[in-house]
Amino acid sequence: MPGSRARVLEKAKGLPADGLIFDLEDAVAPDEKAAARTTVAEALAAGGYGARLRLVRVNGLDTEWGAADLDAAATMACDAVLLPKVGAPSELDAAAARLDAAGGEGRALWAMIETPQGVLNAAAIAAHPRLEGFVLGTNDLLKDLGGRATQDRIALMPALAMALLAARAHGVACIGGVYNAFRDLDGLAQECQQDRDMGFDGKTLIHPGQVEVANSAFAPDAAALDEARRQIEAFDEAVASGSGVAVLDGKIVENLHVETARTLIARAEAIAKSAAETA
Ligand SMILES: CC(C)(COP(=O)(O)OP(=O)(O)OC[C@H]1O[C@@H](n2cnc3c(N)ncnc32)[C@H](O)[C@@H]1OP(=O)(O)O)[C@@H](O)C(=O)NCCC(=O)NCCSC(=O)C[C@H](O)C(=O)O
Ligand SMILES: [Mg+2]
Repeated sequence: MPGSRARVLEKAKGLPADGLIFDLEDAVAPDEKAAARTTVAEALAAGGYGARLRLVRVNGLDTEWGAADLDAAATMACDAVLLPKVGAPSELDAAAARLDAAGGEGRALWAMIETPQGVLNAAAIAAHPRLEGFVLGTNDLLKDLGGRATQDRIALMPALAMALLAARAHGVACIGGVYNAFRDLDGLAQECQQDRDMGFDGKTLIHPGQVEVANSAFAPDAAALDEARRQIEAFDEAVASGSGVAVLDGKIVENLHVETARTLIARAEAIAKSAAETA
């Protein structure tokens, strides 16, 4: 959400999104940067965002706005600060030090992975002790790669996979990039499906009209939940009869499949809980 648009920040209180990004960076024009800082701080202080994760995206410390953004974000009522165009863990050290000095001691960080350097250093960035999640910046990535925006996103695939591998290796969240054609819901659905199939935890969105499509793509469907429950049942029965492997619908079920099934059920329960809390 552009941090400069108070109406949009208000609107978000009624959206079934799991997280919100209060943007001070690219969605805000240069002459609105200072005012946006105040608008975001006031909106967060007023509250009303329920259980939604609140991230404030600041400008980079290498810009004229970055230091003031971090100083302001240090005491905002948010859950974490999202740093743009992160290229190396040293940038997280610098941001963390600035936040700590401004009263935001220990504040969690998220990183936009959206430059070739960030992708190549993704594992070291993910390992940073303050880092809790990645957001893929596919527009900036495509720009830096010199690639073309095709529906299969072939130009982006190596970067998406590397960011995801790094996030998984270090146990941090990994959220897919935005879909720019915000009125094209079929295109969005295809891209959400691709992100979901790859393993991303969710999708960043730019317009309220996109939320429902993303929620239905990332929420486990009824058939998958049914299969997960039956896999657990079949495996428990197999273990009770002394076997380490069950067979369900002609496919083997081992303890690793049970782990995946339990994760799926936990995800569905978390979504239901979050939906109840954000309703
Ligand atoms: C794309 C938009 C400029 C469209 O805005 P608008 O013309 O206002 O759209 P609508 O009239 O259809 O809006 C309908 C209602 O929804 C509210 N609204 C609009 N956008 C949002 C939003 N993002 N969050 C919450 N609510 C929103 C409007 O207020 C209308 O409500 P109402 O007032 O009740 O009528 C606009 O959607 C927009 O600016 N989107 C966000 C753009 C953005 O954030 N860009 C930066 C992030 S993407 C990025 O940075 C990429 C990344 O870094 C990379 O490299 O890839
Ligand atoms: Mg970007």
